[in-house]
Amino acid sequence: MEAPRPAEVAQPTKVQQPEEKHANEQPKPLQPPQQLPQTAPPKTEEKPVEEQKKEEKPKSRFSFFDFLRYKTIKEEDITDLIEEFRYQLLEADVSYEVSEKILEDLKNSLVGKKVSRSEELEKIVLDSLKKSIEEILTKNRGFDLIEEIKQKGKKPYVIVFFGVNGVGKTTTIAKVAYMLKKQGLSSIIAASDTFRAAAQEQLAYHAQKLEVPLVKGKYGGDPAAVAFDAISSAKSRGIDVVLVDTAGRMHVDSDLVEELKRVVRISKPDLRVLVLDSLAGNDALEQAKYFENNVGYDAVILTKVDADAKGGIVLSLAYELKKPVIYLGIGQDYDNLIPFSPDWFIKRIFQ
Ligand SMILES: Nc1nc2c(ncn2[C@@H]2O[C@H](COP(=O)(O)OP(=O)(O)OP(=O)(O)O)[C@@H](O)[C@H]2O)c(=O)[nH]1
Repeated sequence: MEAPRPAEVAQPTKVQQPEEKHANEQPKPLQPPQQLPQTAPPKTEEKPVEEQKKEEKPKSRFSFFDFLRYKTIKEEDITDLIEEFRYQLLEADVSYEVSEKILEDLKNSLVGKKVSRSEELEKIVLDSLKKSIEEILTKNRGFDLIEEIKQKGKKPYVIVFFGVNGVGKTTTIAKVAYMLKKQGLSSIIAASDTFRAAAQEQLAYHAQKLEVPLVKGKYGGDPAAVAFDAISSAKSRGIDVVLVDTAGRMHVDSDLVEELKRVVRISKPDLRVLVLDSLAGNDALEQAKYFENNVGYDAVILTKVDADAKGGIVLSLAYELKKPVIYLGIGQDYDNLIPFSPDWFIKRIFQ
């Protein structure tokens, strides 16, 4: 993986330059870096070219660590640095607990170290961050759905999708149907969202485009009956997978939740997928807790990750849900569904 370029990593905007130093001045304490590793280079103030050239030093990108060189790093030496990282992580929607884990790991990897070159420090910091994130992301690493379906060998393999309104359930089902088709698995969609009139048309559109059969329900009809019919149809036609769409429900709506429980009871799914919108930030965690306590789920698909510049919620979810995040939705096209991969996420943070 490519290490961050100079501009992406903390720059010593306030570090004393040698030529500015006064003879009797004491070494300055660490100044908080203005920017820490992030996806986009920070915007710096425009300065005249001459001035910029004068300020340019062939220094390491972690030269704000200069004062730490040749000495054993103590915890108090890195207080400002840790605080700045904490701020950045929380700003990126990484939950407090996850941020603390990352910072604790970072502290442990720095305190007590004696380094002679700032490049060494830079490497320690980056390695520590990557290792923490990898640990968090791999803890509940998603299983391979295609493998799982093939290995289980049950026909049909039933998947029920649920989540609150507008998270992307219908779009995700279309993406999954597309992915299954590419893998040589047939599917049928159950339009069990009988609550929202347009949901049936939306699914009919996708089903037609993807050439996947669809079992529709009547507006206001029994969603569990639609799922049941789709499963029966799959059995008689030898279809591999049933994808059950359900009405988006606000988790405060107890009637809809009861209805969802019924759909789950009747369709006896092999997999219950909770669809969460990454743009919901920490609210997605609350939704997940609610669905876990009221319906139960086996795996998560996180949508709209393409629109979530921060991405911290992916980390928080992976850490706190204790459930596998199997796919990420990264756009509105059928092929915009990717397996959840720590490498992808780490690259996103550090590139
Ligand atoms: N950018 C982006 N948009 C997405 C993604 N997934 C879904 N969307 C968009 O999100 C909007 C809502 O998606 P739907 O699939 O209708 O959501 P839903 O959960 O079925 O909605 P309800 O049936 O109302 O509960 C649509 O405009 C989708 O195109 C994604 O991964 N990235």
